[in-house]
Amino acid sequence: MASFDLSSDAALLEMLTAPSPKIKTKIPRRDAALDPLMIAAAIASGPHITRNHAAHDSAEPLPPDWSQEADAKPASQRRRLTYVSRQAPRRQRLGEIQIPEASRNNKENDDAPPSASPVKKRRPSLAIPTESRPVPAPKPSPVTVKCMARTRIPTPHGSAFLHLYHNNRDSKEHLAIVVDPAQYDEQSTVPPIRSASLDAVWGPEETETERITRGAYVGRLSATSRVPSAPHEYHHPPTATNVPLPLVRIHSECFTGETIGSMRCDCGEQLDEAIRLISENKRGAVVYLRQEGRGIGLLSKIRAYNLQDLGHDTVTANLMLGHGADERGYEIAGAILRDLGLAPKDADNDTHEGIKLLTNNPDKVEALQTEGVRVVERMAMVPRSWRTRDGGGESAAAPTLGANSVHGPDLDKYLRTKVLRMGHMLPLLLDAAQ
Ligand SMILES: Nc1nc2c(ncn2[C@@H]2O[C@H](COP(=O)(O)OP(=O)(O)OP(=O)(O)O)[C@@H](O)[C@H]2O)c(=O)[nH]1
Repeated sequence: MASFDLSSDAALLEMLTAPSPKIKTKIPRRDAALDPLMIAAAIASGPHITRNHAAHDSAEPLPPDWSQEADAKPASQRRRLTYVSRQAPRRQRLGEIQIPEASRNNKENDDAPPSASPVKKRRPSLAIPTESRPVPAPKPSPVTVKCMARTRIPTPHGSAFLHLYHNNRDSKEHLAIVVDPAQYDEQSTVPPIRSASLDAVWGPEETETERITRGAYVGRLSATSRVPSAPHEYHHPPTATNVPLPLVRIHSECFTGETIGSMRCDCGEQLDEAIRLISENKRGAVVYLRQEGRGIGLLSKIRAYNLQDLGHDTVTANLMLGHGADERGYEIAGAILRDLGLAPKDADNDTHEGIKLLTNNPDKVEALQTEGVRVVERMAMVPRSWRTRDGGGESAAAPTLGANSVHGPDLDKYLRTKVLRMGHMLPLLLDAAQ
């Protein structure tokens, strides 16, 4: 006797009659497109294989010395380099295409003699209709930051205060690591590095315990000491003459270099070195911005690493993915420095003591100056491996993964690209050794 599989029939029936599932609207992702890769691959293989240039070719290849020639001769004598299409003319190509019946009828109508009341044909206006004109983006409101919490963090280089910030520009938790041992000294005359937004009283309901729990206290917190901070400005110019200028580093997040000890970059080492140098200076801060991968995010940075393994450098890899070489901004850093009293509140206030900035990146110096920060001095961040190979300096052994000296061919290539393509102000190892 034939057996029937009733369960599979029921499943089939269910499949055919069940209501179709709701399709959720997808939010477009900013990272997804891999098309620039295709374009880059096409460019790498020659000028004639991209989709839009299938039948084009350069009629006259560039002479090997074209750039010198361009510089040496006056404009009138320079050879013109032409780029000639080998496609057939458009009219001829369109002639090969069958015109559909409907369009042919329209054409016939066009050719018909004018009727008794001719309607004057208007040329389409070239003006952009008002409704589709691009509306200029509204100017973003000035960045404001609020320090939500602060706590003491013992580090291998001494005690620091970690500050967590919220802001009105993005939803990221940017941080400031303040090194200011004078805050434990009640007799100190050095103005403390304190957050004005943290020390403020947040409302009539706020209790002293709540203020202390979020870090608005002075000195060292302990089971027997809990002194709430005063909600007034602590920021004033130093009165003593021997007060060191605050040493500041603006550091961008790097999961690979700081957390898993990647030796493709020196970010972990730089963070450790910055805290060490600031502790040595006895006054300063690291502003830690959540701008992973120079602002392109971790996902794109991971893809960029694969392109780097294919032979491209860190700048080209970003461009191939459709990103800028560096997409970071420093407005939030400026606002955090103002909140900590490390930058003048008023841009014209030139009585502010200013800061020493730890960086090799000229863009950072410029961006901070645009933010009104007084950069009195720049201090270079020389990679530890370069210093040790060069016979100078030492490397602090810190327990953080990857925070000791990093080195290797990937790192050398990365550092050289920063100097040669991003204008970083650092003598190359070869130059330094000479
Ligand atoms: N896209 C991309 N980002 C990288 C790569 N390697 C490191 N980064 C990111 O680069 C940033 C490092 O920046 P910083 O150390 O703040 O500063 P910098 O611009 O290199 O300049 P310095 O102040 O001189 O160190 C971090 O966000 C890293 O995640 C890479 O190969 N590709």
